[in-house]
Amino acid sequence: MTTTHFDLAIIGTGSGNSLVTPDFDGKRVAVIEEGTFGGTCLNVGCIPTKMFVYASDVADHVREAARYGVDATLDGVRWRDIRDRIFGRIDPISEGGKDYRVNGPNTTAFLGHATFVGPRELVVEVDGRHETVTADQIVVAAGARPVIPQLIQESGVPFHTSDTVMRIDELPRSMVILGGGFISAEMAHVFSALGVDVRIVTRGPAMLRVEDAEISERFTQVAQRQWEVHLSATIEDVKGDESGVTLTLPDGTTVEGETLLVATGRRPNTDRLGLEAAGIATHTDGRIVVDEFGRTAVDGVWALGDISSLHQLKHVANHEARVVAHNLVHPDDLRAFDHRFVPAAVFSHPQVASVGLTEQQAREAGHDVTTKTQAYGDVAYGWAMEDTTGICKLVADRATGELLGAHLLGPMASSLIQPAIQAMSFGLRVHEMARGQYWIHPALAEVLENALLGLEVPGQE
Ligand SMILES: Cc1cc2nc3c(=O)[nH]c(=O)nc-3n(C[C@H](O)[C@H](O)[C@H](O)COP(=O)(O)OP(=O)(O)OC[C@H]3O[C@@H](n4cnc5c(N)ncnc54)[C@H](O)[C@@H]3O)c2cc1C
Ligand SMILES: NC(=O)c1ccc[n+]([C@@H]2O[C@H](COP(=O)([O-])OP(=O)(O)OC[C@H]3O[C@@H](n4cnc5c(N)ncnc54)[C@H](O)[C@@H]3O)[C@@H](O)[C@H]2O)c1
Repeated sequence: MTTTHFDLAIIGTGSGNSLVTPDFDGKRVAVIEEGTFGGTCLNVGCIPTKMFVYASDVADHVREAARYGVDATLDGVRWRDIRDRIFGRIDPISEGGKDYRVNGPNTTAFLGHATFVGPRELVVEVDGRHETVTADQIVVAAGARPVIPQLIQESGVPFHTSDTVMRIDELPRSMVILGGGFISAEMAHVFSALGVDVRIVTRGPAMLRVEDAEISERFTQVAQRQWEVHLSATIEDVKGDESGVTLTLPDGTTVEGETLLVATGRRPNTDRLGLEAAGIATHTDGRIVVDEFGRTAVDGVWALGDISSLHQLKHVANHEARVVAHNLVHPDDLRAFDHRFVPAAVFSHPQVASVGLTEQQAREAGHDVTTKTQAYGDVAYGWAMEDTTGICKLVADRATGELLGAHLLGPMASSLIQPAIQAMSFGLRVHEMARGQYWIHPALAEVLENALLGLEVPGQE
């Protein structure tokens, strides 16, 4: 077993890959990756899902065209062409990234599984060989993986996760999706718009339960109109083979599908890293414990992204990587993570986007809460779209005029929310945001402007 010492060793090439900044020019950096180079977002997460979502949006536009007096029919969906176009762009980027780390300057790539054997000592298994890597500093950016409920695992039924379902060869006629969170909502849209009969089974009483209750409730109602949705559903039994899967619920209801997609959350990969050998502590949910600078309890060992963060989101992993990249080379001038206003968007049908506190959280935090829910259908562009379900809900502090939360459901919610994120991040009060700038008329952003104007806060009596 060879031992090589590095200035920096990075486990995971998702956001971890961006830690090799010019500060490390001329230094020795080990980049360790056991899976597909580039991590979750590029290969099996944000990027491919949104490319599929776009194709599905196009299919839905064709289906809905007649509402606007434009007659069109969807002649067909070429699944393999869509799939191959998407991965035809993504796979070469991943390969190129790997090649750069294998053959490029400064870095030594270890394409295998890393395990801690001491505080700053790793063993990496590459093709059956074991190599020891020691480093002055180690960053754990090893991400998360899908959780598979025990019943499903023990049943032996075939199933997909988001890691595999986007690469299937043929669209199934029907798909059962287990779970009612982000992945379920996005995949239900992707596959149903492309012609698959979608059935959702989730144990919660609503879908997207992390959202504000009004948004979660409305999303669930819209979901129930487009997909078969089983709420508050535990699974009593699961049977099946390659031709199909049947889930039995406690009341005897059976839910069948040609394919089963499991989307019941993702857990940090900490259980496979030998963290005990290094003395690195974890939370009860498996995340590595880090301070606001990204430091673990072990000197010189840092963590970022899904392995340690409360937010399993790429923009958060990227932010944390930028902070840790700075801190690695500025020990006397450490920067802290900024998790004050973390936004998220669900690219489903409809889209959902949120930032800040839900109404309930704001009340629990003791704010004198004022809220305004503005319908998309009550602003000019919403009329043009004949929108009947979209809403923008704002939560503010009545006394101070502080915007506490913004929650949108409807077309382009993921982009419309950005001015609210900006206002909250830079401390703009509601009336400054509403009347301190022009809002383009009659753009869809007027839904946000009108929601702001509807809040009872100082400055806009
Ligand atoms: C289907 C899906 C859609 C998503 N869509 C969005 C979205 O639209 N927007 C958004 O913000 N977020 C989205 N996310 C979440 C986002 O992808 C993650 O938050 C982000 O990619 C996490 O980055 P990371 O660098 O922490 O981990 P990862 O990108 O997962 O990187 C970790 C890497 O570490 C490697 N690794 C793990 N253990 C070891 C080991 N012991 N040795 C060597 N290598 C190891 C893994 O192979 C992996 O490549 C989505 C996730 C999924 C699953
Ligand atoms: N657009 C985005 O930003 C995006 C998209 C996809 C994923 N992600 C990230 O990935 C994470 C994981 O996504 P996810 O959808 O797997 O998790 P999730 O936490 O969003 O949702 C999990 C869902 O599964 C349900 N569930 C859990 N165990 C169950 C069981 N045994 N039977 C039935 N239902 C069960 C939960 O009630 C919940 O509805 C997300 O939380 C998010 O952070 C982000």
